[in-house]
Amino acid sequence: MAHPPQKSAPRTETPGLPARRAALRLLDAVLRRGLALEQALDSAAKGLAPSDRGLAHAIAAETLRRLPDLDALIDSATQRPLPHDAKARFALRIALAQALGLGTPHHAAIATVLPLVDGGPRKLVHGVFGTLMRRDVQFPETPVLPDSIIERWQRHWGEAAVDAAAHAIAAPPPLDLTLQRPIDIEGATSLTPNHLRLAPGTSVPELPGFEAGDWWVQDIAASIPARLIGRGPGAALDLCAAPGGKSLQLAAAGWDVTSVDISESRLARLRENSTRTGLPLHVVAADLLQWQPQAQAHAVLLDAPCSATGIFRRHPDVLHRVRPSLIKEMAELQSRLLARAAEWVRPGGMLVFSTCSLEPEEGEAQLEGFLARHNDYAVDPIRAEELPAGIVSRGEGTLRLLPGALADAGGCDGFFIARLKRTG
Ligand SMILES: C[S@@+](CC[C@H](N)C(=O)[O-])C[C@H]1O[C@@H](n2cnc3c(N)ncnc32)[C@H](O)[C@@H]1O
Repeated sequence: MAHPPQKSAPRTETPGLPARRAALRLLDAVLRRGLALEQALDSAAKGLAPSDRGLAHAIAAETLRRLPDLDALIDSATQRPLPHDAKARFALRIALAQALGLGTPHHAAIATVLPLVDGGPRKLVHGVFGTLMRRDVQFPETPVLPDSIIERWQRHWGEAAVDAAAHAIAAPPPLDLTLQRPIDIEGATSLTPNHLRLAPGTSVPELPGFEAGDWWVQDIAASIPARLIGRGPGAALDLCAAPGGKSLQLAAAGWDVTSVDISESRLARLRENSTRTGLPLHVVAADLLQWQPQAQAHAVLLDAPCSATGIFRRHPDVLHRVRPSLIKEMAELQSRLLARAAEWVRPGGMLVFSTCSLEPEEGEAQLEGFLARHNDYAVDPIRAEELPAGIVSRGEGTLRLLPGALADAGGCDGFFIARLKRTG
């Protein structure tokens, strides 16, 4: 008698596997395609529950923070080095980042990555992981930075800055809030007026004053450019404004703010922030290389797009994907944006230029080029009393925030900031 065709039993997926698959896609996007982690997240984690999306992001971020350490461990346990783009290396990086960095039990860390190499070198991955766990390996206390970063930052800023950068990625950064109104939050410290600092990992929506819009999240370094503009009234242009921390500061300081940005999705967050805080902004979605304001403004802030290497603590992908070609491309865009912004400042008014970059091409060299082309502008030196205690401007009155700044208080992002006055 003929048997009816057998239906194969549905394959049950290893629990936790979707998050690891998404982590693998994220790492591939950053390391092979040069995308930013946040930019790759929606597509890599498509269809995942929010908790799995969060886990995929945490695994990928931990892997990127510790990549040279992970690779050194893997290489110490293989006879022939695995190619850098081999799937087995990616699977091992993900398993080890979880076991050593995120506290995932060893059996779960390996069980959830083996299916990533199905039909491939499962035995090798299992063997290398097992060898390392038997050796009871740990991450070094201070992470090792990628060679290209060590070379570049040592050349520009010296050894102390490189050491400070390595220390800075060992632990998650604190949470900084910029205050619209005074508020007490338990456990918070204040490093400058209208600022509170909370422990890393603090849950933002659960903090008092969130719904009421009493504050917004903003690293203390990122709050300095708008602080330098001082109080209104008057017209202020915030160029490259989204998601809007600096626009909110300017509106809170009494300026009539026009916020311009090219990104609709980032402007949606700016609008939400404006609604939540009740701080009014005129919002314009436009490419600043095309757009023109109707009138010149007293204050113009250009927080220009950049390589973002100054925010490596929160976005460790920049340590691996920012190459000299990207820095050059960003520096060229900044020059074009600065040239346009310069036209929109009233004589006697001010232009603040900032980038969250640790590359001099996007800071010191940018300013030097601008001043050589604009003899109607001069640096308006930043004064000590305008800055949080412990931060000092440089001789010529600009600000260069390197890794190591405010280290005893939990550190801050890397930035370049210059305030210019239009003299003619
Ligand atoms: C460093 S972020 C700005 C952060 C913002 N100032 C804040 O404090 O929240 C740079 C911004 O430049 C915007 N941008 C890049 N190219 C632009 C262009 N050609 N015109 C307008 N905005 C642009 C990006 O969309 C991004 O939001």
